[in-house]
Amino acid sequence: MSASLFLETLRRADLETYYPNFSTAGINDLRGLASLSFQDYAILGVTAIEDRKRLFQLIQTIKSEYPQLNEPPNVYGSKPDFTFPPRNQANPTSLNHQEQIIQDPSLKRILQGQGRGRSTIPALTSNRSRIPSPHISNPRQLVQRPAVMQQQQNDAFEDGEEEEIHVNASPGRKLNAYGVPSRHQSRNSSYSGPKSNAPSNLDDKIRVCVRKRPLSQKELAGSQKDIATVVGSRTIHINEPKQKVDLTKYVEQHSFVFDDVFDSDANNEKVYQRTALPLVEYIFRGGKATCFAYGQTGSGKTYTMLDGAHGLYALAARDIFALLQQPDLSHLAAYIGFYEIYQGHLYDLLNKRKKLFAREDGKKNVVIAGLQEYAIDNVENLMQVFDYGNTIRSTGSTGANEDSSRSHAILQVVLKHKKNKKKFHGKLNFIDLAGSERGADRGDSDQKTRMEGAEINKSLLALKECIRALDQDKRHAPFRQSKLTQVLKDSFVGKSRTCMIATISPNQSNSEHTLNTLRYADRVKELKSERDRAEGVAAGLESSHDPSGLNEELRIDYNSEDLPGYEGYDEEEEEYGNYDEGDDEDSEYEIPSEDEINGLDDLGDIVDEELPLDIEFENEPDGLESYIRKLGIHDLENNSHSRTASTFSTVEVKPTESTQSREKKSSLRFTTKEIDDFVKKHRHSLRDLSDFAKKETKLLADFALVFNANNDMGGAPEDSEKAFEEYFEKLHGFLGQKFEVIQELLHTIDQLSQR
Ligand SMILES: Nc1ncnc2c1ncn2[C@@H]1O[C@H](COP(=O)(O)OP(=O)(O)OP(=O)(O)O)[C@@H](O)[C@H]1O
Repeated sequence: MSASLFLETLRRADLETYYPNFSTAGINDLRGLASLSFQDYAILGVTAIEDRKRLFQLIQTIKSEYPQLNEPPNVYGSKPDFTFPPRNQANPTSLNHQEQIIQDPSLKRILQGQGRGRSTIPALTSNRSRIPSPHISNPRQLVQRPAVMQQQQNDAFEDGEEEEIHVNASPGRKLNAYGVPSRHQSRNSSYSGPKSNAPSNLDDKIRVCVRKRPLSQKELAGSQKDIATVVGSRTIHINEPKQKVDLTKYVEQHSFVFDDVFDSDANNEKVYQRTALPLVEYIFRGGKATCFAYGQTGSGKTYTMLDGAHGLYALAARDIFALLQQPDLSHLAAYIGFYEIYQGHLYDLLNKRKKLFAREDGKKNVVIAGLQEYAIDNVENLMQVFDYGNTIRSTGSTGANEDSSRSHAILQVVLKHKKNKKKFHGKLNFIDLAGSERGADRGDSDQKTRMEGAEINKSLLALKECIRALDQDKRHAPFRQSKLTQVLKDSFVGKSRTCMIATISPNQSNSEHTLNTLRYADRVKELKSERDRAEGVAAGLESSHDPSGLNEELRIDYNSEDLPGYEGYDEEEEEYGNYDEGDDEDSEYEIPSEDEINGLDDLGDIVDEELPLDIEFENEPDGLESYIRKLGIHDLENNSHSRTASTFSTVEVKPTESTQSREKKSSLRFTTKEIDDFVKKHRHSLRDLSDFAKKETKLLADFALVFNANNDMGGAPEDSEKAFEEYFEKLHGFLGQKFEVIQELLHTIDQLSQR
């Protein structure tokens, strides 16, 4: 890896100031970075908490992009088997590599540039396998991290000068969304997904859309700039103002492509047509659907979902009631419930905030026990009921929004048979999520506000993981991680559709939030086709699990089954009931056992079974002793010469030779009892070590979740640090105990060896 590319990687992680220190310490490539431990940070002069965090994140990203870097260098000390050509150049090496791995002829054609000009417009039917595009790899993430960062004039922003942003959308881009050279060339080249200018499929199981709100009066008065540019119907660029260490200002442009992007002039009706309307139609076909808004506090979630007159819920209600008038649907009626999830508990907003409980009925429908439901057949009544509920909803003032929603509000519309109210037909949930926020936005908040924020972020992370699991056809999804996902479970599995609307604020001071939101949205729906292919490409590179825990793939698997600290953590697994695809062939998604993760899977059996010393003598009562007796050795207690347990099985048996027997006897160092004791001791040690490894695995998973949740939601670095310190201390304890076990065993070996 060239020094300039290494510097570029550091620069994109805002760590370029440390380049001289790294260089001096001989760290000048990714392997060097990947080998750093926390203790090294200070030695390299990385002491500022933000920089430590950035370095940590960079290292984790490198490790997950290049798992082979976790392995020690080979004996010949060769360099990693990848190289990065200079920016702005095609990468023939990677292409060739892909060609070897990718068998799909159409994909190959596209990679070779032969696919251009093909129609890429998907049919407007449910179609999960996307038609490859000649231009874009991930249609929602064109160049999520900038293709180029163009230095700008100083004070360009303050002076209100027009910035000139030169975007180099070279297909040979080498850095991924986090500034790390991407392992998956395929992510950056073209092979999957519809073109960004082709309309998205309204029948997709999961749709992710973005809505940009206009600058507010306050932002305009404060001369804030609009940094979000919508291009076409599916692409959005975020021009992030940045500043180098030498105080020069520049702009980083991030581009994303989603199923739909709505500009600030789009009204709710337009948004509705491409988000909630398909869901309305779907529930009349007997499905369950969820429409939710996700975004930074103050970005327009409530305005979009639950605005009194024009929120999507009201527009949907209008159509639902109209459809119910139709003769062939007149046997159905709509029942409305409105409740909130606040701090992990459910409260009925239409019944004096009565506490509610979520249960599952025999058909795996989630039932909110005790929820007051109203049979409503016109929009006016619905709005009255809704307004009443909304006044009861938990709101609070955060540093970022004076009237911030501190709870998730769920408006539930259930279609039931008029004659048998127990018979469900379809269900549609509108969710106004509590605003995601960073710790910094909470200002000098009290304990309650901080706890609310932590709970909100935790549930938002769980929501993302569930949807991702759903999109990736995983058999297990971590529904139990939060009340929100428990409640929404039946709307995610089986015959279900989900539409997420990521709302963003366009002003420059919110750029970090906006990018967080868009990255969250982007990761909610990693296209299945891309993932499959990426896995195919990676198959030749990856062979081991990454127990570092911050690898995203692993994180999901941990969450799926074994994440500690959540209600019902060790209860039954959540399984999708009605999967139409991949249900039987989910072995690739099997959750690795903790022992596998720790590389102890091969030891597991040995721990619980007899060691093979006496296998040959299973019919003999005394095992080894009997064998030795066969050798004609009787005085087992007093032998004193060199012999090891492992050589017993190779001894040539000549029972009649008494002289030889005596020689063997005299060469024995250990008594049967000693050997037996040692074997037992070793077995116990393995058991102890295995137990510690399990505890460590849980500890790591627990920390990884908190850390990732905090990072993803832009939480306070202090929270991460506190969690890290706790993790650190516990790990220290476990390692100490493991060390004692190993030491004890070594001590016994030493004693025995001195015979
Ligand atoms: N698309 C839009 N067009 C016009 N005004 C908007 C739009 N989106 C939001 N706003 C205005 O921006 C302000 C904040 O919006 P809103 O309350 O919906 O944010 P929020 O994301 O729900 O915040 P919180 O999470 O704190 O509840 C409101 O005054 C709202 O009227």
